[in-house]
Amino acid sequence: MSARRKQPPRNAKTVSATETTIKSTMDIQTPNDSIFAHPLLPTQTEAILLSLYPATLILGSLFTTLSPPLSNSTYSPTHQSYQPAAFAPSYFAQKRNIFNVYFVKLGWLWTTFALLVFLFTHPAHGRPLSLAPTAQRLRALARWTAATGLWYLTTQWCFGPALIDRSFVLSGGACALRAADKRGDIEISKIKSASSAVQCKIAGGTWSGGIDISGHVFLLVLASALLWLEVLPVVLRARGLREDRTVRDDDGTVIHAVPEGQAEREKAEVEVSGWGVKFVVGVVALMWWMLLMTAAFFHTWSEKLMGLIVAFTGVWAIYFLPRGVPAVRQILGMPGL
Ligand SMILES: CCCCCCCC/C=C\CCCCCCCC(=O)SCCNC(=O)CCNC(=O)[C@H](O)C(C)(C)COP(=O)(O)O
Ligand SMILES: Nc1ncnc2c1ncn2[C@@H]1O[C@H](COP(=O)(O)O)[C@@H](OP(=O)(O)O)[C@H]1O
Repeated sequence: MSARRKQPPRNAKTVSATETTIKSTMDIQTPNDSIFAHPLLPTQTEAILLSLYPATLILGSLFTTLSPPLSNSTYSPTHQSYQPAAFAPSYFAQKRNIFNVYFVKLGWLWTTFALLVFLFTHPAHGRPLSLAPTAQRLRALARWTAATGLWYLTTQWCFGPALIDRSFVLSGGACALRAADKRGDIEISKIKSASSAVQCKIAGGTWSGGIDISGHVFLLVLASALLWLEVLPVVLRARGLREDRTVRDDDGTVIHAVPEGQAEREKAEVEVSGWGVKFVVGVVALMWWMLLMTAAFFHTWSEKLMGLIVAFTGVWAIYFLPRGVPAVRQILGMPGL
């Protein structure tokens, strides 16, 4: 990384390869008063983009709260959707809408695919279309692994039921017999022993009574933030804009850095790599739209807020903690460096 500073004098500080395993030279930066200069906090641009998430949840929730009833269909907390579904207030208020079934429900697959396309087509990570395991690609894959672990533990499996299912039971929820099935041939023992929403659905019960953290909000926020936080530094730099990210060095100094010669390289190759970035932007845009639809038509306020908080905690641990803690930075690195 080349030495660049916001202000003279030129007093470049070399961060050793062992500290970052990315050969780098960083400038000493006088820490300024702005909270955006704190290594553990987002930069101004990042803060604006992150604030779109709570704003989207508020906008979607207000839309449903304030708009007059749009149809004969009403929201059923038991079904977690508008019933009858055929009269739902919007196509996007139906669980079977095509974007839900093939995009959000396969959201991690789309995220993984979009990230791989970006990593292997953009020159910031190595020669486009070569499969060379460069340091930049390996570190991005380390961040993806951490995010995938969090997604998996939260929504799929956590040494038994996923965290979402565990918190649902801890908050008083359980698999209950549906009123209509009281006399049916439903296996009551299977319902009683169901410890996850999926098991409960298969057993024919209703997963009710607890706080059901929104898996959609969690996945859409974590996945879209992962994608744009990977792309943002690279795109800003290719357009000649300044990176403001700061990091804390081993000795506690707050510094910031720009990779050497990459801006020029990226400008030269931006045409080749442009479609990789565009694909990521398309996936992130659709994720934002689906987040708005989830906010408008599904879940309670608290369930959406909890989904946001869990996702933000993960984003902070993977993208902001490494800036302030060199040992974590050594493993996860930072996008664009
Ligand atoms: C750092 C800690 C490590 C801990 C290790 C934990 C164990 C992890 C082990 C293995 C994980 C391997 C996973 C690899 C996957 C890689 C490729 C893919 O992405 S395939 C996944 C395709 N599936 C999806 O995209 C599903 C996404 N959908 C959902 O998660 C849910 O449907 C939902 C949360 C969106 C909604 O939930 P629902 O209950 O309402 O349907
Ligand atoms: N934007 C959206 N479009 C369609 N369905 C959505 C949705 N957001 C949430 N849902 C549905 O609402 C239920 C709760 O979602 P979650 O807890 O993941 O946020 C899920 O139902 P199913 O599990 O019956 O598919 C999910 O499919």
